[in-house]
Amino acid sequence: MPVSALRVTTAAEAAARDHAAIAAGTGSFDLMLQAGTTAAAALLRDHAGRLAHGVALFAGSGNNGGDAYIVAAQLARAGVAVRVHAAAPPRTPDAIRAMHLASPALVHGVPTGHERLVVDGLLGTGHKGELRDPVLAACTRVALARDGGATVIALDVPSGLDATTGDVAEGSPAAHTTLCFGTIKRGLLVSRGHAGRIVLLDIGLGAEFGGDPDRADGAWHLPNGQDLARWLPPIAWNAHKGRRGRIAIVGGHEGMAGAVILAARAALAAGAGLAHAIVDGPSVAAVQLTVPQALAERWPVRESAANTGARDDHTTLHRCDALAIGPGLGRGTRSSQLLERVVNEHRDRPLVLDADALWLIAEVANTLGTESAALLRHWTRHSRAVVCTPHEGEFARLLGTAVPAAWDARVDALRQFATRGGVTMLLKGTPTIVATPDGGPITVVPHGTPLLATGGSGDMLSGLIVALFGQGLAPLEAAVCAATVHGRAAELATKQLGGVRGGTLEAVFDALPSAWRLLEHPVSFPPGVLADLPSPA
Ligand SMILES: NC(=O)C1=CN([C@@H]2O[C@H](COP(=O)(O)OP(=O)(O)OC[C@H]3O[C@@H](n4cnc5c(N)ncnc54)[C@H](O)[C@@H]3O)[C@@H](O)[C@H]2O)[C@@H](O)CC1
Ligand SMILES: Nc1ncnc2c1ncn2[C@@H]1O[C@H](COP(=O)(O)OP(=O)(O)O)[C@@H](O)[C@H]1O
Ligand SMILES: [K+]
Repeated sequence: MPVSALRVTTAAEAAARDHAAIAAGTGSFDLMLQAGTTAAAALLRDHAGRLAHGVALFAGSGNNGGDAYIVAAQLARAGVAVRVHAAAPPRTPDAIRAMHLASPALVHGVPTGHERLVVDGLLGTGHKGELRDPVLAACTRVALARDGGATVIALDVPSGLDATTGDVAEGSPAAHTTLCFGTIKRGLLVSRGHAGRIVLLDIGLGAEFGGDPDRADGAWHLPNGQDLARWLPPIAWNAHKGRRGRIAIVGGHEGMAGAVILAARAALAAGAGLAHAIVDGPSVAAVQLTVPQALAERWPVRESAANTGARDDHTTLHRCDALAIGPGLGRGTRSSQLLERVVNEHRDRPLVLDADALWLIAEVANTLGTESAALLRHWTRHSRAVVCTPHEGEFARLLGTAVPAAWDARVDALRQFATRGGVTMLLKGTPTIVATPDGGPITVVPHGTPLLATGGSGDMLSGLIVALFGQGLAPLEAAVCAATVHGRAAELATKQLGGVRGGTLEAVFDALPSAWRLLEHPVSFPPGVLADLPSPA
């Protein structure tokens, strides 16, 4: 478990953490001072050009407004022309104090509407329900400024975005960047499109989750760059193909060779030394033509062999360090028999179950009158190294019911399924979440862009996971590193393309080398910055 993971909190957890610090002797105003000062430093560092034209700050009546006044004071001290619009007078003691601190600096009057940088300090974690005037009117002004070309910076959360659920109230202005204080709020990761780039700033409470076992239930961890770099096995200068992981991908029913082709390409691009593609007979030629580096062979079970009970040695699979089954596997009897054989005869191999394999598991469980988790537990009882990678539709089928929309319930369902099935569960989505069979906290992977919302991108993810599995990573580590590099590659490709439309999965493959470098050599952040997640748009 990534003990040094970054905190991801609900609004209540963030408040509890602040209160704990205050109870332990940190002044609440000191926290606000630290938040506003670090935010101002980030603005001066990242937006000097825009600040030269002045800045408009929008302040609410609560402590989020207090943060805005501190930012105003610090920017004015740095020589920036600061104009503040107070949607309502400050009401909390800290916000009133911050306003008094800032008032000597507020000589430039109210926003003109022409500033190129706008700071949204209207509402933070205290937001509830629908937006009401006068805050709603101020939000509209922020949104108008954005439409007019201004860069919008949200303090802590975009005003009107629920820090816990990610629900976005009508009229909430989207941010280009959210400067988030102390902990990343869960809602930002759920509504990343609204939050933009997310920069986590240190307000003196430390970065890490650091054992808090009482709060492990349902808590979200965001692995930091150092964790990921540590998990990734280096490829030795004198490595040979046998030492870089030998993996097999089983799938590719006639007409669906593409799924295995994409998975095999991804596995090779994740550093696998040898990739076997075990596909239906008619798919062999397609694999050989498109991925000549992979070793293609036909499914070991043929209808006649299955019917007579003839055994095949599966010699290839026995030699592999990790297996993935499911991409393009198909849903017929042959596919089902092949799945059962692979699962039963290779219990000691790390295994990725994806796509049609998940569909078939639900089908077999239905036929047997049992639950999918119970079947998985039975199938995998001698080996805990199994990762299942459902998307929402596949997970619903495994559960036998719709996946809950609310994140707390969704996380509970995933954790329960993982513990009952004895498997690591990676639920794809925005964000992707991973639960382990030991019932530990949820690991969240927030990376990615809609460039991944296209057929084949899940197959690519399976290939990345199985390759890392084959290189000796534990299930959680393999799943999280793979999902991170997948999402990071999409972010880099989207940036390079200047948008999503026009790009294909090929662009994501092309960006994989740069994405691996980001994982291998995590950038060090400027002082006061704990994390920096690029905008998904
Ligand atoms: N000591 C602390 O707890 C710290 C808090 N900080 C800041 O404080 C923020 C939380 O401050 P508060 O708890 O004062 O809350 P906020 O400042 O987020 O908002 C509270 C105010 O907004 C109003 N409001 C709530 N929902 C509304 C809606 N839908 N429409 C219109 N008005 C609405 C409330 O009536 C109240 O006046 C954090 O997000 C962060 O920015 C930081 O300064 C760091 C330290
Ligand atoms: N809008 C999005 N933003 C970020 N990631 C996304 C988005 N849409 C899809 N993804 C990612 O793309 C992958 C899609 O997987 P999946 O639906 O199984 O694809 P397929 O079955 O077509 O191969 C998952 O990793 C998912 O998290
Ligand atoms: K805000």
